[in-house]
Amino acid sequence: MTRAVLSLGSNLGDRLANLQLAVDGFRAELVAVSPVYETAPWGVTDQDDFLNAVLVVEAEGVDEWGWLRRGQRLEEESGRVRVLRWGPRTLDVDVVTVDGVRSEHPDLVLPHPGTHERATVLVPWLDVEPEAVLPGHGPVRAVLAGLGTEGVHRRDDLRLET
Ligand SMILES: Nc1ncnc2c1ncn2[C@@H]1O[C@H](COP(=O)(O)OP(=O)(O)OP(=O)(O)O)[C@@H](O)[C@H]1O
Ligand SMILES: Nc1nc2c(c(=O)[nH]1)N=C(CO)CN2
Repeated sequence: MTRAVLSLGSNLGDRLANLQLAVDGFRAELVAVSPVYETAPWGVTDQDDFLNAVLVVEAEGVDEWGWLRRGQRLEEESGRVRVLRWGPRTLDVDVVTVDGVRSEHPDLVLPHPGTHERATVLVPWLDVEPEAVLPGHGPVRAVLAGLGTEGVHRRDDLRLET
């Protein structure tokens, strides 16, 4: 059994529907779905706000590459076209962690390298795993305390159906 933490993001098209597509795609493996957050863009800041959420998924016989491929298939299903690094996208599925796996492979770096500096991932992750630990960085709660939560707004009016 492997357990993965996946980060979802969308700032193009029907953002909530795009996140829902990912939830539906992982329906059989879902352990937890975070609330939805509306977040100011980081990286390329001259683009629309994102919706972000985090999923915890678990399955027998799916390794870290399996979770990556599953996420990429859903990105394609959402109509995603890769144009610009950190640019607008219908759906982004990042593999944040898979159990304690560490990987330096460029196609699958684990834990996901940006995680410790992204409140857009850490805030929803804490909602679903309050005791989460980010390998190499320590308790998520502590990492987030050093980072702050500016620009990350919970949208209780937007709900993902499970
Ligand atoms: N942990 C990971 N999760 C998802 N993709 C990863 C991971 N590690 C490496 N990659 C690789 O990153 C590439 C996808 O990059 P993408 O265009 O989604 O980057 P980005 O979302 O713009 O930036 P970032 O990766 O910093 O969030 C893919 O080729 C994928 O193989
Ligand atoms: N707020 C926010 N900003 C982003 C995001 C994201 O998911 N949320 N994803 C990006 C590309 O990976 C670039 N910038």
